[in-house]
Amino acid sequence: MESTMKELGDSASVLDLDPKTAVGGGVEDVYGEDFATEDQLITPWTVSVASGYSLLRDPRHNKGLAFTEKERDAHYLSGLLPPVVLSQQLQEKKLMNSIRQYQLPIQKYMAMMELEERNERLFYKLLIDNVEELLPVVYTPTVGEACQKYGSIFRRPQGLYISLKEKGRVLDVLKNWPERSIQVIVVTDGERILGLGDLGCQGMGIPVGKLSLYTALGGIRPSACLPITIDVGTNNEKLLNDEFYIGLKQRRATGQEYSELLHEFMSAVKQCYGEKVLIQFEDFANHNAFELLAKYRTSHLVFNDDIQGTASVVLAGVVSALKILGGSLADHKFLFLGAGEAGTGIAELIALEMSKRTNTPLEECRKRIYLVDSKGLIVKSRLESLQHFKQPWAHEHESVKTLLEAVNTLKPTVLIGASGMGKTFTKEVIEAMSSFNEKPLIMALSNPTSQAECTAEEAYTWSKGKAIFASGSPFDPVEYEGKVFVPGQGNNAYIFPGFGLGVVMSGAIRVHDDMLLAASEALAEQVTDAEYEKGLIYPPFSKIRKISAEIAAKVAAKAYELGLASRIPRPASLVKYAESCMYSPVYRNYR
Ligand SMILES: O=C([O-])CC(=O)C(=O)O
Ligand SMILES: [Mg+2]
Repeated sequence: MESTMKELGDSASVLDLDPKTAVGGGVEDVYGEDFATEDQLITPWTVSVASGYSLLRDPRHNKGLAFTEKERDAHYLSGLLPPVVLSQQLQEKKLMNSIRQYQLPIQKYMAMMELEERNERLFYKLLIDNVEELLPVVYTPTVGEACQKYGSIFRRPQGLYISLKEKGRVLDVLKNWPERSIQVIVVTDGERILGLGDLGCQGMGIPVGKLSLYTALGGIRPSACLPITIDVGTNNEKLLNDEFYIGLKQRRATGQEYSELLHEFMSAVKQCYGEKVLIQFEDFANHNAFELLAKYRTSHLVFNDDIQGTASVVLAGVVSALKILGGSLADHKFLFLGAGEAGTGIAELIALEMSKRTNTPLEECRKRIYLVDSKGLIVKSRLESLQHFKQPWAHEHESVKTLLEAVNTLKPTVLIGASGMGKTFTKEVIEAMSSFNEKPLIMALSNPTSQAECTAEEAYTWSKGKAIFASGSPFDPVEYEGKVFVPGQGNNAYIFPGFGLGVVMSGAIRVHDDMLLAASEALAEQVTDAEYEKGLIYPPFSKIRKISAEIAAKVAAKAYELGLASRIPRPASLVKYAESCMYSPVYRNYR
């Protein structure tokens, strides 16, 4: 009896131990190995030095023809490579030449993915040095096509798949990932991939693409990034009937089954990687996105890119456009097409900024902002039937059925498209906007290009060159009546990499809305007078590493101010600190 009591006592004290404090020595017991009893299973990791053939096959360390003579001798590479030694610059030039030969964007995408699998540093060197050219290849819009075809172009796993089959053992699945010090996770359930809809498990292209931008644009180490796709099935009939579909062939789980898997995932992430891993939700459908963010924002370090990242980048564009449009934020009237994650997220952040700037209650500021959804203008009389995230936008107004009617009755100065539906800013809509505005601000944010509310050419032509235009997917400059117009790209890629860097480098434990406002402000400040002269409201992506450092510094400063930062002491210069934290793709020398 006594011995049973003693055993119970002992095991209770073992369970009380904080798994993060190492049992015998200072190093975090991330995998709970020190804890394992005979019934608890552990992963038998080994670490070894790569050399010879295996070194060439290890994308993190492979340098291809750039291995020096000395390195070739020391690492058993002699004879495994042809005699020539190339510099990284020359390798870059060679690869850019070969990528430019491909006609189709998807071929360029595949060439880039192959490079990443072969030589990670060279992949990032290309992406960083040629960001304006390669962003549309590894990211929007091509990544959308890649997701649609992911089943047939899938080669090697680039992230973790957590499906309903893994329910009850998600923690074990996380432990299969080879890296331990994860700082950023991007996770999707594939239900609303860009404006393309439900692509199920093939949504994996999105977390992979977003995280390559975290590294290239925000300087987070590749080994600290983890792409995850949660597979709860798909309602996409085409995929369900596709023999090459890579995901679970069943309809989407919903309700309790869904939320239990998500909850197990959220808890496992914390258990595996601690409090300070940033979890970015990406391309979830509206009904889950708002709920997940609300549920986990007080217990986890979470950020929804489609709600919060998009909001921050669009607010930056609007604030920066004020320099061209004139007036203050509160002098403008906003009309949205689309009242989902992006639409309501942007509307709320604009209202919040307006409220702070004018010291006016938030509810008052919301009245300057109107939203149209598939059923028409969101008005009080529809309140009962509205989803909760639309309700704050139900203003007193007679019912209005179409966007064109709403434009004509409300006479907004700013028109924002976040509907996921292409071709919805028609000629009549743009002409109406241009009839009562000197310079209408028109943002066609839906992605990819096929889903844009209008093209750059349409915006400039139909407005007779009056529009200030930005879009979510990139468009080439447009010549109209002898003048060249350069459209801006209001894509969340401006914000999330720098935002994430700021969060990670300050050791922030929660995301606060004021940090989003800080990111917006930092981005808007980066537009130069020369760029305004050209009608630009965003700085060029070629400056993105500097922009990300500025954003990171402002976000971190806000985290310190709010008492949310855990990296103590606060670095004296946050910009310098951000720059010093950023991953560089230059090859390292091997001993
Ligand atoms: O991925 C992009 O280009 C922007 C984004 O988050 C979306 O459209 O869902
Ligand atoms: Mg997205």
